[in-house]
Amino acid sequence: MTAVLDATGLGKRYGRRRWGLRNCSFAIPPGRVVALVGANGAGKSTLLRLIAGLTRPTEGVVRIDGVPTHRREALARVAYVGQTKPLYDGFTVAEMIRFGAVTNPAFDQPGTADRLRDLGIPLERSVGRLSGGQRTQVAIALALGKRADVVLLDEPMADLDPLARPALLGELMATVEEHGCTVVLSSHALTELADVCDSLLLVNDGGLQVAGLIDDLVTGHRLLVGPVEAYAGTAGVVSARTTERQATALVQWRDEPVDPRWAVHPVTLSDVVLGYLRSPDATVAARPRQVPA
Ligand SMILES: Nc1ncnc2c1ncn2[C@@H]1O[C@H](COP(=O)(O)OP(=O)(O)OP(=O)(O)O)[C@@H](O)[C@H]1O
Repeated sequence: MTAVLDATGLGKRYGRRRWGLRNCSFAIPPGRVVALVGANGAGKSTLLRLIAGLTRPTEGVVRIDGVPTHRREALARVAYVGQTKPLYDGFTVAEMIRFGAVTNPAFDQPGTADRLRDLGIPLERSVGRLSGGQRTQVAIALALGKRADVVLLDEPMADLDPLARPALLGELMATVEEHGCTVVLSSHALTELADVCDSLLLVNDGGLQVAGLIDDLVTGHRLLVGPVEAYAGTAGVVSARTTERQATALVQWRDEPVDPRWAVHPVTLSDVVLGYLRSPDATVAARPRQVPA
């Protein structure tokens, strides 16, 4: 497996003692759409900013095609849209597109203009007079227009309306298919992520807890529901919730017989993410096809 994006022992400390992210290692091949999930303050934006080369690692390294991202030559290969959109309020949308073309050698100027026209965004309007969602659309169109190998989007759907969200996800899929880039997308919208992402990075309290292909993670876990007495001795439990009489447990599934009192249910991406978030010390046992570096 050749990775377009890989990290080894990556960490970022803020000030003298607070680690935003630590011990982060993974390898992601080209053409993947990666869901980056985690609780508020877990370290998602820190990881994206490290990949974008906007902040230097305190320890370890993250590379695009083998080039550390804090090096200048990596800059053209990565596009980043943060939670604060990097736009100039005094420019019109058309001027922002021209600016993108002047500052990025491979920029797709006509394609970006067409995309924004299709979204109904007036190219002659100044950026400062766009709505929050329209600003997001412009920032994302500029990032995709850069034709970078790695596209990083930090909570891109947060201020998009219910029609714009699936449209954006469709656009991302089309871009990946056409250009083979890798997209890393942070979001709390787990159901929407499950529709488009094939890989998962889950950060929990500043550490990378889960990295893997979503299909493998979903087929590799089950929800067991049964009486609390069945819970004792159950193998592979990631996390469990119990009421007085009933237990619900997310387990790593090994296709082995379980106590017949359990009802066994398939899981969704949300079940897996919530199960690991509830249990920060749990690790994934088997990651057959996408192994962290
Ligand atoms: N510039 C900074 N200076 C000091 N601490 C910071 C800075 N940026 C982030 N942190 C801290 O690092 C940790 C990770 O923050 P980060 O923004 O990466 O989390 P996040 O997962 O993106 O959160 P959210 O989902 O709320 O956006 C938090 O504890 C945060 O307070």
